[in-house]
Amino acid sequence: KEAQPQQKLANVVILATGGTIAGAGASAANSATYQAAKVGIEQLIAGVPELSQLANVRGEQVMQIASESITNDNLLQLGRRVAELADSNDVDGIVITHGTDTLEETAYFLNLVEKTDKPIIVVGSMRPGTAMSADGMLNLYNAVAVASSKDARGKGVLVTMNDEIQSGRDVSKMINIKTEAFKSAWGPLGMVVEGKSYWFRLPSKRHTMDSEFDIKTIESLPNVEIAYSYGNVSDTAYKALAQSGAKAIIHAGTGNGSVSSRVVPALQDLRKDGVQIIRSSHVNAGGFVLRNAEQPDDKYDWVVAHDLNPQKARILAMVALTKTNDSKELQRMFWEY
Ligand SMILES: NC(=O)C[C@H](N)C(=O)O
Repeated sequence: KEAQPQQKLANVVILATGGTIAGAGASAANSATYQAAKVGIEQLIAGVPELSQLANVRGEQVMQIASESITNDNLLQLGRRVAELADSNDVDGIVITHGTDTLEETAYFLNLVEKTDKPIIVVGSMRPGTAMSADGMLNLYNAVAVASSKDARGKGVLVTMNDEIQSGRDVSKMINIKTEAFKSAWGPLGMVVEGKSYWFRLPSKRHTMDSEFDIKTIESLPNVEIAYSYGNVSDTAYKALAQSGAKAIIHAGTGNGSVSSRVVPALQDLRKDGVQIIRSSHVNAGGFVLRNAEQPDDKYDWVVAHDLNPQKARILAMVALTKTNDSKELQRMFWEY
């Protein structure tokens, strides 16, 4: 009798960073009141025995923090570990468990700086594992399923939340109390159902293999800050951020990244002093900032963030500033990534 060819399982490494997916509450009724970043990676893996049917899974605790406290140094540390693993012949895919508050920032950062076509999936949960109807188990199962699938290669860093496969570039946390929290203005790339991925579209912005940025050549990230705009806004925050050493200020503007007349003179002065001014929008479902619409960007030498929300614009600005301080080059990068 001929031996049946054994299907080889993919090798997937789960890098744990904390967040609610590693959270614990006092009672099963605590879906919103709990402590994030409490449960270790071995316990998370043991909680989903079905993972072993998808892949040879091993875990590493890279850090244990709630993601609102993630720093630039944490990003670099995580990014470097991802790159080491991606270079390893016995790793086929990487999953990162992460708090959801800044998950979109980390996913976009990795999307820009990891030179690999191996799947990198960032995943979190909206409820701690101790809660009724906890969503972390299924999200993690889905993340490992996508990380072990050949179809996920070359699609940039991905996020699996609520059965959807989202582009790490586009996705954003839109609401903080529902499990259906992560959305992209341009729609998910696919769905993952019962461990199988179904794809519908591809990202068209530059990422990973096609990116000009490489974590291996980035020693540190420059100081880029965000100032939030609203009616009656003053220029105090902008000036203070510049004074504290910001190399670029992301204007989290109203509407089309519009700038209050109360702030325009300060932003012109800051630009003359060498600070890059990047107009973004804080509108909820996704901004769309165009050059020279609302403000004469050519005249003021400002940059527009196009569809990147302020927190993603901060990530690209930091990475871009490691290469150039030329505003035209920065603008090119904001169109291309
Ligand atoms: N749902 C979550 O993960 C929220 C938590 N504050 C975190 O980002 O770590």
